[in-house]
Order: sequence, then structure tokens, then C-alpha cells
Amino acid sequence: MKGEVWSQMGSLMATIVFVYTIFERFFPPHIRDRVQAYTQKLTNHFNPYVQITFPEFSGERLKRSEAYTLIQTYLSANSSKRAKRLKAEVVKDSNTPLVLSMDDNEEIGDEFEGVKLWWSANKVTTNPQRYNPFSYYGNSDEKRYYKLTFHKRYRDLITMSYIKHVLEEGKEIEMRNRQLKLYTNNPSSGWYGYKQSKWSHIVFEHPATFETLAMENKKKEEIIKDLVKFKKGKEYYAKIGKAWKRGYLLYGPPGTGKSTMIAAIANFMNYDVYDLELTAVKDNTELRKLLIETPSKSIIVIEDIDCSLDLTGQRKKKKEMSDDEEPKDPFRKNEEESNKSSKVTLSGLLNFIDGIWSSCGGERIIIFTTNYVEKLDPALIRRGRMDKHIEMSFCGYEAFKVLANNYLDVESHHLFGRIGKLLQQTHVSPADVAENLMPKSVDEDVETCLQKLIVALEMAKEEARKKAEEEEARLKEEKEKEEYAQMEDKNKDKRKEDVKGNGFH
Ligand SMILES: Nc1ncnc2c1ncn2[C@@H]1O[C@H](COP(=O)(O)OP(=O)(O)OP(=O)(O)O)[C@@H](O)[C@H]1O
Ligand SMILES: [Mg+2]
Repeated sequence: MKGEVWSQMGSLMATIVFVYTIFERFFPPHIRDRVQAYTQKLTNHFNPYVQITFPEFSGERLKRSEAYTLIQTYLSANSSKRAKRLKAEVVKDSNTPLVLSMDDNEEIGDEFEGVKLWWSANKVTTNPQRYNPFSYYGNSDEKRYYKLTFHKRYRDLITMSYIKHVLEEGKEIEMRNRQLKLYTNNPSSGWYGYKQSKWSHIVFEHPATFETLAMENKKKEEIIKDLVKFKKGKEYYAKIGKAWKRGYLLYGPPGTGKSTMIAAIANFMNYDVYDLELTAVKDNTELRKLLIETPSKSIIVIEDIDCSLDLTGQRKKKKEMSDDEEPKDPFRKNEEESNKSSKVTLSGLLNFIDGIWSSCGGERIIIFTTNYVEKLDPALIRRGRMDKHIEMSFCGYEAFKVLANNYLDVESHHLFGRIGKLLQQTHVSPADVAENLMPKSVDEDVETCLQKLIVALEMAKEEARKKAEEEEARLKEEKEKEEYAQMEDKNKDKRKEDVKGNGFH
């Protein structure tokens, strides 16, 4: 309350100044100036406290001040336990539906590096009679502001470090509490229409976490450590002179959890996901425009990179073929023309990943997924571009245990041993295992589900065995055919030789 006492003292001084100004017309100007200077000095002498105000709406009052909002967030986190009168607000796009902040005319203390300071929430009503029902702000003459009071001895510390700390902390809390979003790129034909933007979004509510992700523990921990290091790496990246970004390549057969892993990363990092559909991007310029709009703390995802445009050189071949033919159908011609103009190239993409563009915004993760890592251009996946290659493989015993825990709430069971052995002998994806573990009716208990999985695994094993046998038979047949052909060739040659020999004699 010390701050409040001094601020009241300040108001008293202000009143004295006010009284002086009423009488000012009775004094000649040079005496008036002197009196004012002395009053100011006197006030400063008695009041060693400095006050800074942060109004809710500054300037044209069109936009709520960002500083005010961040201070409110910071104080909400710190004040809701201490302040006695709180204000509850429903905040949009937040995980916490109700945000508590201190009410008008409340004051709370804070401490920074051992220095005490006070925050108060204030409101002034300049013209209480005038009420504007059309105003966005309700009563347009009601002005709110936060007031920070501290001893003038700490002026530098507070203005240089504390306020920065409050704003950063406020931002951090805001990021933590916000709802994640999943963005997808709009086709460029609609970019310039009414209210259209390059990306559209929905709330991202995927429940996947690293805990529910089925993969070997060692591998999982390695990825988590990598992510934590990246998140804390702002100074490090600045020091080594690299853009603050990291690239992951997730590869593996279908249903092994690549998309699930992306969701787990987004939830873990608390980043928005930008799912980039390359086939809807016309050319490199558009690609650049899209990527430049992705902000900090985001994950840019390009799924099935091997199927996206001419990154692997295959689409290019198709285009070259269609150049020679003259399409008869006018609609087809249009389609082919748009295909021709679809020119997102590997170098365009690499330029973004590596180039100066990538440094705009900072703190970004780029994830590519593919089912066929061997098809990708080595330039795309070399280290430095894709910093980490993560193989998502078939379901092993450890992964199965995670799934059993997720789907059936069991950590051990007498059937686990048998399942472990079968998993060693087969190649099934976690998606297939999960499908069998999921109870399909209320009568299915743990035992039934595990038995169901055993049957499925045995079938998969049998199928794999049959396939292997068929493959072996096919190879054997091919070899026999080859040997037969070689023998035939030899016989032919021999016959020719014989004919030649007969002719000479
Ligand atoms: N490793 C895993 N951990 C937990 N669940 C998994 C895992 N792999 C697959 N699943 C389950 O299987 C479903 C399909 O997995 P997901 O979509 O992540 O596979 P994917 O590797 O992206 O496949 P695709 O290559 O076809 O895109 C998911 O909804 C999830 O429930
Ligand atoms: Mg997928």
C-alpha cells in the first residue's frame, strides 16, 4: 500500500499546483514560472516514487494496446492468487475459458531482482453523462490503464529490464494458453477475393502426445531432447549464425505414425501447424509468399513429399510427353496448361529452406513425410536441410506395449510374451495393431482383444510365409528359364559351328 499512499500524496501536490494555476492570473508570468518550478521540486523531494501508466487504448483508440493486453495476462497469472477483487472475462482462442484479472482500483505488489513495485488497475470516467450505445468500447469516456509505481532509485532496472520481462512473460503465458491452429493453404485463385487469405485455419485438437505415440522409448527420448534443445536454442542459433529452424524427415510405411508424430510434436512444442499442400501452389513465387506468411513458433508440414510435383523428376517426364501430343479436347488442353504452369521446383523449395527467406520469423520446424525415402532427391534430404531423419517402422514389442496401454489400459498380460514373439516374425504397422486392439463392442474385454490381435498376427505371418514361398518359386522359375535359354543359345552356337565345319570338308 506504500505505493498508493505516495500516489495520494502526489494527488495532493497536484491539487496544490491546481490551486496555484487558478490564482496564476494574479501573478506576473516570471513569478508564476518560478512558483511552478519550486512546486515541482517540492513534489519530487517528497515523493521518491516514479509512476508509469499503460493505457488500454492509445493513439486513435482504434486498437487495444498490445502492452496493456500483455500486462493484463502477466498480472492475471500473478494476481489471481493475491488480489482480493477479481474480474472474470471469457477470452477467445484460449485454452482456459475464464481468465481472472484484478478488478478496477485494485493494487498488487510484485518483486523483481529483490526490488518491490506496485501495479494498480485504474479507470477514469471523463464524461459520465455521455453514453454512446454504438461504441465498441461501451462507454467511450471510460478509460482504463495500469499504473506501475516504483522507487526512483530503480528507474533504470525497471525501465530497461522489468518492463521487458513483464511483456515477454505475458507473451509466453499467452502462447501457452492459446488454442493451437491447423492451417491449410488456399488455392491462389482465391487469394485476392473478399476476405480471402492465403491460409485458412481450424482449431487443432489432435490428442496425440509423445506418451501415446508408439515407438521405442530410446528413439522417442532422443526426439524429445532434440526438440527441447531447439526450443531453448535462440541464443545458440544466433551465435553460430544460423536461422533458428530445424528440419525433420519422417519416413516409413503407411500407418506407422508419421502424421501422429507431427501432432505429438505440435502439442509438445505448442506450435501451430501449417499443412502445405504443394499441388495447390502454382509456382515458386507463390510458394515464397505462402511461407513468408508463416509466423514464428510454427511447424510447416509437407506430407508425402515424393508425390508432390516434380520434386523427384517424375512429373517433369509426364509434362515433356504431353508437350509433343496435341490434345484434342479443349478442356484437357486447359488442364495441361495449368499443369505446365505448375512450377514449384525442388530448387524453389530448397531455396526457401536454406535461403534468407527461412530466417524471417524464426523458430520454425519444417517436417517432410514420405513412404519412400529412397525416391527422394539426395539434395533435399542432406543433413543441414533435413537435420534429423526419423524412421517410423513396423510395430515392435515396445511400441505394442504403448498401444496396449492406450487402448486397453493394461501394462502386462500373460499373452504379451506370445505377441512379442509374433511381432518379431511379422511386419505389421502400429495402425494395424491398434485396429485389432480396439474393443469393437462392450463385451470385448482385454483378453478377447489380445486374442484378436494374435489371430491377426498369425494370419499376417502365414501370409508373409506364403508370399515368401511364392517369391522363392518365382525366382526359381526365372532362374530355370534363364538357364534353359542359355543352354538353347549354346546348342544353337554349337549347331552353327557344326554346319560351318561340314561345309569346309
Ligand atoms: N506410432 C504410432 N503410435 C500411436 N498410434 C499410431 C502409430 N502409428 C499409427 N497409429 C495409429 O494409426 C493411425 C494411422 O497413423 P498415421 O496416420 O499417423 O500414419 P502415417 O504414417 O501418417 O500413414 P500414411 O503414410 O498413410 O500417411 C493413427 O490414427 C493412429 O491411431
Ligand atoms: Mg500420414
